[in-house]
This record gives sequence, structure tokens and C-alpha cells, in this order.
Amino acid sequence: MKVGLFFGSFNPIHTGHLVIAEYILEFSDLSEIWFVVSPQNPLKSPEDLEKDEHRLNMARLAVHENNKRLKVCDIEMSMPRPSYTIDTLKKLGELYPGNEFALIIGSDTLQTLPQWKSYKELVSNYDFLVYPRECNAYKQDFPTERFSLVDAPIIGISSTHIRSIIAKGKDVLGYVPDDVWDYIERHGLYGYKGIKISNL
Ligand SMILES: Nc1ncnc2c1ncn2[C@@H]1O[C@H](COP(=O)(O)OP(=O)(O)OP(=O)(O)O)[C@@H](O)[C@H]1O
Ligand SMILES: O=C(O)c1ccc[n+]([C@@H]2O[C@H](COP(=O)([O-])O)[C@@H](O)[C@H]2O)c1
Repeated sequence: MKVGLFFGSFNPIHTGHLVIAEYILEFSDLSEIWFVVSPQNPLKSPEDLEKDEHRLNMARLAVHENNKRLKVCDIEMSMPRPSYTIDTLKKLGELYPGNEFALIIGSDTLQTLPQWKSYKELVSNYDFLVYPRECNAYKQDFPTERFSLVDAPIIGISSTHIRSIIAKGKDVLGYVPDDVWDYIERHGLYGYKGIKISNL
């Protein structure tokens, strides 16, 4: 089975992640997509990062009964930190020898990819599905022939924007699934103190 891995902090998971995953499932040869929730991106500061448990729970709520071919993978929770993708891929390869794994990345990630651990090994040994994000993705930027462009729509939603909306007491509209929003409210995540009356 060919599985697409969508690695991320998912702080929080949002509609953009889900739409892209659904789109790729529909228009690629992947059988499933797994959202791999990372405890700590090696290139990002842990500032503003909600607890692993919360980010994992929200990812599970988001994919719950949504589409049986979308799954959440918690493998990095029990691995050394920060979360190096090459190490996770090797571990997944040992655990699921019958699966072929491909990576799903946004075009923004192409710029930082050369800084990733074992970059050359990564781009030589795995397929990458790249979708456009905010900016165009140009095929000449692809480091190897294992990269292919996904003609997915551009969705202008980011976790950073959602966190700032919540902290300002504004409504996140449809940017996160309802169950995820309920979870954020219930646990007071991202500085949530209720939506200001002026917005209602
Ligand atoms: N709106 C979106 N459209 C397409 N891909 C997205 C979108 N938002 C995030 N992604 C991709 O999902 C993966 C994981 O995303 P991540 O958890 O970093 O979300 P994010 O919204 O970029 O978060 P942050 O704003 O905190 O950096 C990354 O590969 C990122 O490029
Ligand atoms: O392996 C690396 O060196 C590496 C460097 C930067 C990012 N990553 C992974 O890329 C994913 C994207 O993270 P994020 O925070 O942008 O959602 C996440 O799983 C990180 O662990 C991995």
C-alpha cells in the first residue's frame, strides 16, 4: 500500500490541512494519508506550541469519521526530540515493511528542505508530493526526479493566523472543524477567553 505522510506540528490542525489531504487522496495513487503529529520541529521554536497531547487529540477529532483513508500517526511522540523526519521514515519502514511511504509537503518547505537532517538521503530515497502554498511551486526547484507537483487549490489558512484570531477573541469561522473548535474552547487553548461580544 502506498501511504502519503503529512508531517506537521498541527498547532492546531485546520481545514487547509484536511482539504489538501482529501484532494491528494482523490487525485493521486495514494491509498491512505497519515497525519504525523510532530512534538518538535527541529527548525521551529517551541514557543506557542500547545502540549503534544492536545495537538494529537485535535488531529484525531479532525479526521474522526471524516474519511477512513485519513489517519493520525503518533509515532514521533515516543521518539527522541526534536523530530527528525528521516528517523521517523526509517522507523515506519521497519514497522510497516509492506508499505511504500511518500512525503506530502507545501511548496514553502522546498526552501528549508536542504537544512533537514540527511537531506540527500531523503530526496533520493522517497517520493515527494508538493502542493502550491501561497507562492507558486516551480518544477525547476525540485532537487530530484522523485518530486511531483500536485495541482491542488491554494488555501490561505495557517495555524499561525488561527492562533492570533483566537488570542484576539475573534471567531475562527470555518477554519477548524467544529469538534476541534469545541476542544479549543473547552481546554482554553491558545489564550482562548471567549469570543468578544462585539464580534457576535
Ligand atoms: N493552508 C494550507 N494549505 C496547504 N498546506 C498547508 C496549509 N497549512 C499548512 N500546510 C502544510 O501542512 C504541513 C504542516 O503544517 P503546519 O502544522 O506547519 O501548519 P501551518 O498552518 O503551516 O502552521 P504554522 O502557521 O504554525 O507554521 C506543512 O507541510 C504545511 O506546508
Ligand atoms: O528532519 C528534519 O531535519 C526536519 C526539519 C524541519 C522540519 N521537519 C519536520 O517537518 C514537519 C513540518 O513541521 P511544521 O512545524 O512546519 O508543521 C515536522 O514534522 C517537522 O518535524 C523535519
